[in-house]
Amino acid sequence: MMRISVLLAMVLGLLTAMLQFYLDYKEEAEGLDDLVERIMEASRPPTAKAIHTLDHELATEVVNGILSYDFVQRVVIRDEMGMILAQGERPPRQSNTRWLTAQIAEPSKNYEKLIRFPVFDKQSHGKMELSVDVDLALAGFYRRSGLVAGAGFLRNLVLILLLFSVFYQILAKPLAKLAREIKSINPDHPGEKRLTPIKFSGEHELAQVIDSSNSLLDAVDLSLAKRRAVELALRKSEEHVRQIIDSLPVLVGARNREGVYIFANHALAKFLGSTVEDMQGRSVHDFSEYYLSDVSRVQALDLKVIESGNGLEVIEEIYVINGRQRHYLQTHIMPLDFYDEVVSLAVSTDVTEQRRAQAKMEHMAYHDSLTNLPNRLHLVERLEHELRRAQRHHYFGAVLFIDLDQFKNINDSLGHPVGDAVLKEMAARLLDSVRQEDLVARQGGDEFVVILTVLDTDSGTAAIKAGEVAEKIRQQLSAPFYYGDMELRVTCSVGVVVYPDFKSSVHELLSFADTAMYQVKDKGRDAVEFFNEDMADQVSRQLTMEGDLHRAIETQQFELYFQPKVDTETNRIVGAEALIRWHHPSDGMVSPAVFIPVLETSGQIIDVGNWVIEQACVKLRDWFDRGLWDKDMILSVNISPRQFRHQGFVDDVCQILEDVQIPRGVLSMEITEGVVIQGVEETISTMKSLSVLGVSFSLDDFGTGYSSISYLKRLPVATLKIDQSFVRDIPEDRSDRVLVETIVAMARLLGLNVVAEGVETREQLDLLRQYGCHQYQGFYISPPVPEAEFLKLLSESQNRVEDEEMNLGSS
Ligand SMILES: Nc1nc2c(ncn2[C@@H]2O[C@@H]3COP(=O)(O)O[C@H]4[C@@H](O)[C@H](n5cnc6c(=O)[nH]c(N)nc65)O[C@@H]4COP(=O)(O)O[C@H]3[C@H]2O)c(=O)[nH]1
Repeated sequence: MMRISVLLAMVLGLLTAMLQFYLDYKEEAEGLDDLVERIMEASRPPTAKAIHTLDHELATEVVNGILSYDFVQRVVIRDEMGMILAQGERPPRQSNTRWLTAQIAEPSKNYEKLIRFPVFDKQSHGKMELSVDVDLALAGFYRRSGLVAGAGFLRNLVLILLLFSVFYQILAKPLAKLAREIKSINPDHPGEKRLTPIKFSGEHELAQVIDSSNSLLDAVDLSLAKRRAVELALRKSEEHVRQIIDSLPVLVGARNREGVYIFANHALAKFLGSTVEDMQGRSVHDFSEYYLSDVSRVQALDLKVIESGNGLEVIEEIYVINGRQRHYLQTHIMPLDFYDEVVSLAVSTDVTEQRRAQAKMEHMAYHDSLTNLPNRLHLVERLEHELRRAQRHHYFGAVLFIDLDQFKNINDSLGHPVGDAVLKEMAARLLDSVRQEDLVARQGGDEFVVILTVLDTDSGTAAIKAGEVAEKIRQQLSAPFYYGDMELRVTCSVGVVVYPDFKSSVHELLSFADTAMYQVKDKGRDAVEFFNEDMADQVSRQLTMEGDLHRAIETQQFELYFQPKVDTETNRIVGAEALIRWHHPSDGMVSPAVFIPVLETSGQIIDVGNWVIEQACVKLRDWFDRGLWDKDMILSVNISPRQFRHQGFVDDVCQILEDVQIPRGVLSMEITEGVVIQGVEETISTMKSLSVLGVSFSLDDFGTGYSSISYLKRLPVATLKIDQSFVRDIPEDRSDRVLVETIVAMARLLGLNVVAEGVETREQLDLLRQYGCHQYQGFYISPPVPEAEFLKLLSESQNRVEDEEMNLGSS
């Protein structure tokens, strides 16, 4: 830069010098012409006289005079005739500027002048010729120009050097230093080092540049610091999110449209036998060995979600871990904006445990836990199916009702383990005695039922065959059985009924076989009996009861008893179950277990059931008015299947609730699982209609029927009641303990309240408490009692609680 400036200044100086030279030369050349003209003019009079008088001497004097000018090279004076009068010439002189003159002008320049003079009356003239050596004529000019040029060059040189040093000190040196300092600035920390301010005053442009640059560096440094702080905060928040996602028990993974994992949480990585770091960048195909379903389906679903921008509802995926363990995942896939692309975010919950529990429950629902034989529910369903099949294909089968004789004695005298072993053995012998297509079920306790399918197309022959099988069974069961060293002999009573008889339902058939079996018992056990006319009489007795029940409704022989429900933790009465009682005019108190089935079969249950609901509401209203009942206490009533399925049921309840105004949520209805499976959709719809009216629901006798989790989830039930048959044996029977514990755990998982019924001992209560059961009822606290007695129990419980609270308050 500096060099260019100096060179430029030199060239400019040269150019101006040359211009000056040129202008001076022009002026000099013009001056020469004037000078020659003036010399010739001055020489004209003597020259004219010399020509006129032809005076050679005078002419020669004039010539010599002119030649005294050293730049005049030659002078000639001619007369009127053109003859040379005088002439003179100077020998050429050496000059070192002649080359220059040759470049800019002619080497010599000629002038001539007419010299006029009068001759008598005329004018005559001679001529003077002059030749000038231009180089000599310009010698003075050259000298002056040389001086001027030399002085100019020197001046310029001094000026340039001066400027150069000033420029270098003021600008170039600080600029070079500035450049070095700028180069040494750390781009990550521009504020770390500042540019050194220069010594000149603040007005100096460079000083201003440095000041501004330092301010800029500070600003950039500040903004970088802010950015770093934001980045740090972002990284921290990302880390937090990551930690949260990693700590979730759900499996979280994000895949791009190529099926490559761009993110996986700890749970997912662990599940797929990998690590969070390793998962990144690996394709879903790398884990294909884990998928039981098609991997490309997973990718197709991902793509669908990414392209549509809509999430997918929960889908089920099945994985196989360690080559054999099946895992069920419920996965929700949704689109996610991940930096600059949309990816598919899959969130999965491992529901394997629930699935297993459900499968176990479903198996338990259909099977007896001790013998693993189908239970009563399974039996009823199968018998219904067999009945229809037999009617359609016109053949006969038989139902055998088998009861072990005096089994209770074995249990009582030898203990439950022996009793259980006997039951298992009998179950195995029964299975051995029948064909594969027949069914052996445990009805409960020591009762078994066998369905002999497709015996014959003739009812008589079918009966004979059924008799033969029944006899074979009787003999097989009575064969000796060894328990350790102990030899046991168990006989059985078998009741047989042939189906179909086109009139009887499954339940009737079972009760016919049951009746026949009781006939055997009455006659002395260990035999086979067919259902016959006499037994039909027994059925007719049932009809008599129907008549009695009819009158019972009219003459108000029914009464409601109440059994308290108690909070397992606080021991406080938190509700009650209303149970009907029948005061028969001649037979005294009849158990509902006897007359409710009759009311069911006859259809009278509708009226009696409505009476129960109304009475319960009337009592509730009264207790509220008397301040005996709180809004968080619940009174439950039993609803029988036929009553629940009755067309006008919801309207009836609605009417009662309108007539007897009670607060919402204090009335609950207990329905059995039998109600549910007879029509799930209708059941849900009825329950929902009643829920709107503020009525809640309990599932009664839970565990004895089809306890499907899938139904449970859909049903608007608030409470599960564990059947007393399970509660009874929990202190002794391990399988009942497991069952009760499972039911409580499952109910809690589903957010349901659990009530155990039939609690008779402290031991049972302690176990239930341990399992986390919420409430219980049973003889341990009180049997069902008349209203007055129940209210006494209630007030005692409330007083106890108040006392406890007071004690707590005072301590
Ligand atoms: N061994 C023992 N038993 C206990 C214990 N605690 C309560 N119980 C009895 O267990 C039964 C419980 O009622 P549930 O299972 O609904 O069984 C009831 C229910 O299904 C039906 N029932 C009773 N009242 C009504 C009613 O108003 N309507 C309908 N539809 N059915 C009713 O009759 C069944 C029998 O009723 P109850 O004879 O009152 O028998 C009651 C009750 O007295 C205990 O600690 N040990």
